[in-house]
Amino acid sequence: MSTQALRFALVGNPNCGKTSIFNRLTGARAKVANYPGVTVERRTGPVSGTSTPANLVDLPGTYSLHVSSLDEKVARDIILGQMAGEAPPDVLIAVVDATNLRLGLRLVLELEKLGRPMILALNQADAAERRGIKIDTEGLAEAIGIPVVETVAIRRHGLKALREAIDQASTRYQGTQAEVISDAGASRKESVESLYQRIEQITAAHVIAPPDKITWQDKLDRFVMHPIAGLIALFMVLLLIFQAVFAWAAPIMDLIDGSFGTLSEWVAATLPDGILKDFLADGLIAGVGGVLVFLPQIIILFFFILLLEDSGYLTRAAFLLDRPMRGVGLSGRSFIPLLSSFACAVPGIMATRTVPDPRERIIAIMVAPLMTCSARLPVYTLIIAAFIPDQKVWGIFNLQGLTLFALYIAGIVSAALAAWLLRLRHTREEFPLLLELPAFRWPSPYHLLIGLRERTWVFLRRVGTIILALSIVLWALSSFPAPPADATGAAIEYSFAGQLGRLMQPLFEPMGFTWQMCIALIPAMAAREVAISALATVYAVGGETFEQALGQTLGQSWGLPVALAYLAWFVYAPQCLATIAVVRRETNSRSATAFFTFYLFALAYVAAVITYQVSSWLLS
Ligand SMILES: Nc1nc2c(ncn2[C@@H]2O[C@H](COP(=O)(O)OP(=O)(O)OP(=O)(O)O)[C@@H](O)[C@H]2O)c(=O)[nH]1
Ligand SMILES: [Mg+2]
Repeated sequence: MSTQALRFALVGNPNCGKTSIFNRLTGARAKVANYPGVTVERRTGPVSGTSTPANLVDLPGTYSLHVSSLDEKVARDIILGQMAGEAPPDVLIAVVDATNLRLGLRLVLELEKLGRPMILALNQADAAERRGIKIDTEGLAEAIGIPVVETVAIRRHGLKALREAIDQASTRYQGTQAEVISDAGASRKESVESLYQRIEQITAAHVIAPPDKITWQDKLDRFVMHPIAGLIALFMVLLLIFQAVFAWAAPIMDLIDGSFGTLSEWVAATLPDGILKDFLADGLIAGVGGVLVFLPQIIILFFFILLLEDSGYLTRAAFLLDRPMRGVGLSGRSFIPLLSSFACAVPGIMATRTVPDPRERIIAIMVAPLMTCSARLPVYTLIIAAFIPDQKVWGIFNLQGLTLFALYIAGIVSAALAAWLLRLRHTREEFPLLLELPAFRWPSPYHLLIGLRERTWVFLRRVGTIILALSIVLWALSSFPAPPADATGAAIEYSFAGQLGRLMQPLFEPMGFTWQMCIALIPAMAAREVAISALATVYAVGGETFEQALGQTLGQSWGLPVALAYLAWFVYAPQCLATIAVVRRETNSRSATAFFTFYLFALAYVAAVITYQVSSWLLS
């Protein structure tokens, strides 16, 4: 008899380690981090290393089946089998953080009422042991009537036992058909009181926990969550990150820049003049190399973000910022989605599913792209390096790093203002900030490495696909049609791109943009970084050290006011089709998406005009 693969679903409180287990069992590389609400979407994969085939679903965390936010709704709908197009899970794997058994058991006892087969994984057994918590797993298994396995997902401990439990369940429940459960309220019938009574009974009988004592973590918490010292510390942490992005990356960037320069020179020297040479040197090498140079900066930025994510600090920062954020119509709940938007607005906007207040969620979506995403970093860096002198301020700070920091702050302040304005249109009810503080942990080098590899890969894939393709298209548009024989200007002026740029230019006249800058805005709609290769193409820059050469060309042909206006444009403009698409999907509203696109373009326009006019006036 051939065995059919059953569906197993990982269910549990946020941050208990479901995704860590999922990655171990399936070999996937889904995102793991030390704060609640990392997973917001289901994810499926086949379990490896079991003797019977089994499929595993990783779910967002939830405290209960009576849900309040969208990510929890995803979890509940899948558990009950109410998600359209998805079969109900055959077996639930309830994951419980062993250091917080009481909270976990509440969900387990709710799930028990559903009558689905269940396995209990007591994860973070290592952390429980370190705190001196002892759990009698056999007693627990008997009390709840399901198999219990101790696991340590960060070290593979207990995963063999978990695979065996999956095998046993596969054999045992083979051929039974899981049904859709329509009445999740069934579990509510039992009073909350009797639920808690049962939890107390179980923990009293099977758990020995030493009395709480003050640890280094508590002391650290007192400092980082202090309303004043904590805010100063947070500010310093962020400042340090931007300094590092600028200062540390420079030598490696020069190296990459140099090697592309050499390559391009070699092509220029070896190939005969003609279209192939132009294409390779100006289209391909300049386009791809121009963006690839920024890899070190992106890696450094992500290194710090991953460090913060894995340490447990982010949830503290969310509490710290809860009050100031409420002042503008958001709350600490939106902090992590907004912080994620510094990497990329797309996952940031998806992470707003964890925000329980639907109005706050919409505001967070609307302002998320004002957080400076990593695709803007290359554009900022290039222009800053060309126009801002590389000098020290107050002996320690680098002026270029400070300028970069100021651009990030401009985004944050604008987001606060925009949120505040959007809030005026709504009356609000209060959703208190209920977030579990994860334990502080030393970031695991393993997670850091995996995370960095993943981000590097995403960036390289982007360079190799969309950026490459756009560079080629742009090169073609700016090379054809060829200039007439009696041409006096540069070849590009006669090309399609040149004509298009001139067509757009009057619109951008008030902010001082040249027609070359207008051309660069078009491919940058698909990926902001392409603005760089586009500028290189339209200004026909090539040769030895490409990025430096482009900087010099820009330094000569733009004035400072134009450069600042271009930066201001990039702070606001929704120059990213992927973001617009995800706003459409997450809001499920065409008018909200239209509003989103329009207000950001309008903001970009106004900001660029003001920047240009004011700085021209100041400098004249
Ligand atoms: N010490 C210890 N840490 C663990 C263990 N399993 C997971 N972690 C850590 O716990 C944190 C949360 O892990 P995730 O796998 O993201 O948790 P999750 O349940 O998927 O969280 P959500 O998606 O937010 O619901 C991460 O920092 C992990 O490194 C474990 O067995 N022991
Ligand atoms: Mg997860």
